[in-house]
Amino acid sequence: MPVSMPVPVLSCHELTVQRGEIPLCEGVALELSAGDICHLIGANGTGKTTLLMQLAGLLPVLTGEVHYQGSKTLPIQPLYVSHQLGIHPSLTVAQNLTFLLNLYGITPSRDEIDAALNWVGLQGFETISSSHLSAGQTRRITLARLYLLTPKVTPLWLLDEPFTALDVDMVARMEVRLREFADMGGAILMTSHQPVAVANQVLDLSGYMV
Ligand SMILES: Nc1ncnc2c1ncn2[C@@H]1O[C@H](COP(=O)(O)OP(=O)(O)OP(=O)(O)O)[C@@H](O)[C@H]1O
Repeated sequence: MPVSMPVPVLSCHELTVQRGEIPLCEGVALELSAGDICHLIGANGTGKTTLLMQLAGLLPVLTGEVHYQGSKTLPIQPLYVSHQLGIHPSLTVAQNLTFLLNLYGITPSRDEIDAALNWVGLQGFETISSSHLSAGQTRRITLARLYLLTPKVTPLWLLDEPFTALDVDMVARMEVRLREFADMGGAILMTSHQPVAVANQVLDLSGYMV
């Protein structure tokens, strides 16, 4: 009996990266399987954020095909971490993290919140207003959810410059977590203007510019 190949988590064919009327890149091809971490690169303005937003379902795909686990519609909820962090300044650190996890159907326990905040170095900040945090600390709240999200909840992570404003130690911890998630069966497409040591694929959008 032939051995069936596993279905990719994400595959794109002949995709046009497009915002409104203007095509930015054409003919983009990408295939991500469980275990893959793809580093999306290209000069400023090439269309990296636009592509991530299209794949997250926030901008339309007008030309080309996108399949998520073999299906044309979104049977899975990708995690999209954008430049806009989605942190509400009037909520505490723990409340913001709880809200971000609720979006994925997770109601975290107190212990889980503590563990996730500990992972990003925000232990002791649970009841602090998020408006009192630095840029890097604020970004750490939004990244703390990665500690609790498994491929079973969301098998595809779309991360837009997740390392921005993070110190060297936190970037190293993040890279360990990205590899753990991929090894558990997840797939990741991420932008970064720095090298990503744990990536096993690179997609350079510059080669597809119109
Ligand atoms: N909100 C917007 N409305 C209309 N056009 C936009 C908007 N944001 C970006 N663009 C246009 O879309 C193009 C692609 O932008 P995008 O943010 O996807 O690039 P990028 O590769 O992620 O850039 P960077 O490396 O600077 O983050 C830009 O050249 C810009 O002209």
